[in-house]
Amino acid sequence: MALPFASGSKGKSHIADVGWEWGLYTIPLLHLALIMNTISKSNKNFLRKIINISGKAINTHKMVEADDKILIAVSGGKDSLALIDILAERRKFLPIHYELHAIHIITDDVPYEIDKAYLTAFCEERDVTLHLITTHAGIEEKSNKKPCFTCSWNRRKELFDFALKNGFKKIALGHHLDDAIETLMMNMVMHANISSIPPTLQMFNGKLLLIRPLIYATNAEMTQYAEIKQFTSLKKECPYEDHTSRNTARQWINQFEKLNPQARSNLFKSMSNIDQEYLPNEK
Ligand SMILES: Nc1ncnc2c1ncn2[C@@H]1O[C@H](COP(=O)(O)OP(=O)(O)OP(=O)(O)O)[C@@H](O)[C@H]1O
Repeated sequence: MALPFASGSKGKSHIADVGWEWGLYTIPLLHLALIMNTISKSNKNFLRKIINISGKAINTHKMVEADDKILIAVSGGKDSLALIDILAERRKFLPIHYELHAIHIITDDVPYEIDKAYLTAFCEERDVTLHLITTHAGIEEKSNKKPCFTCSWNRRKELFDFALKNGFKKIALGHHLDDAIETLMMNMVMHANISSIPPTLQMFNGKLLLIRPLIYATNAEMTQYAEIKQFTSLKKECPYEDHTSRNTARQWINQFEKLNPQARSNLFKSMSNIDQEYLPNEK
């Protein structure tokens, strides 16, 4: 389930890592070749492609700058594990330094837990400081609300509180392109509203910036990335989670793709190509 953040203002201008990396490509490529000597050439090319796709999102939207302290929100699913991996991988070849922390929020009234030992080792290997935070969402107490809503609302509150209390100005989320276009379709159909999850979003009067470095990568690409890197997905199906409308949106998109193989990327690009004149504009 994608977090239902509303669309809004984009991040303000930063001194990003744009441009630095191009001149230094020989070093990262050699480095990647060394650490990935058990992976086939085509898979290595694929991993590099995904790192570049993330780099494009990071640079285009000025997500990362020197001396940043970034908090990566980790569910334990393939996307947030890949997000840790990609941000740590890029840090090895960029001439700027940034601190990486990961946070996993455990909700004690939801009946599942991830493998903490795996996540701890995963973060340690990548020089990422892990914070495990336990919270109580109050699902039973707030029985008039849907459990999924209560849980994700509480998780977001914990996430933002932790970031603000501990001096983080940026939170990285593992949403990808499919999350964005599914959210677009769901918001249109369910809420009569054209909005989605933007690459960056300022919150609390600019005190926090949400960043989504995987926003240009598809779900299929992230699945392949996690498979090649042999990540163990720690995320189990939550008994409260209702995927009905998201699954329906996903099925439509699959159908659209049969009509036009570019459907996925066209839906994403359409959000930046709005013809106001050809819209009703009725209030
Ligand atoms: N328990 C959690 N603790 C911290 N961050 C979380 C948690 N659950 C979700 N997130 C953040 O919210 C994003 C979207 O959540 P969602 O549940 O849709 O993820 P997912 O697609 O199922 O799993 P993942 O994105 O990790 O593969 C995640 O990518 C992660 O950044």
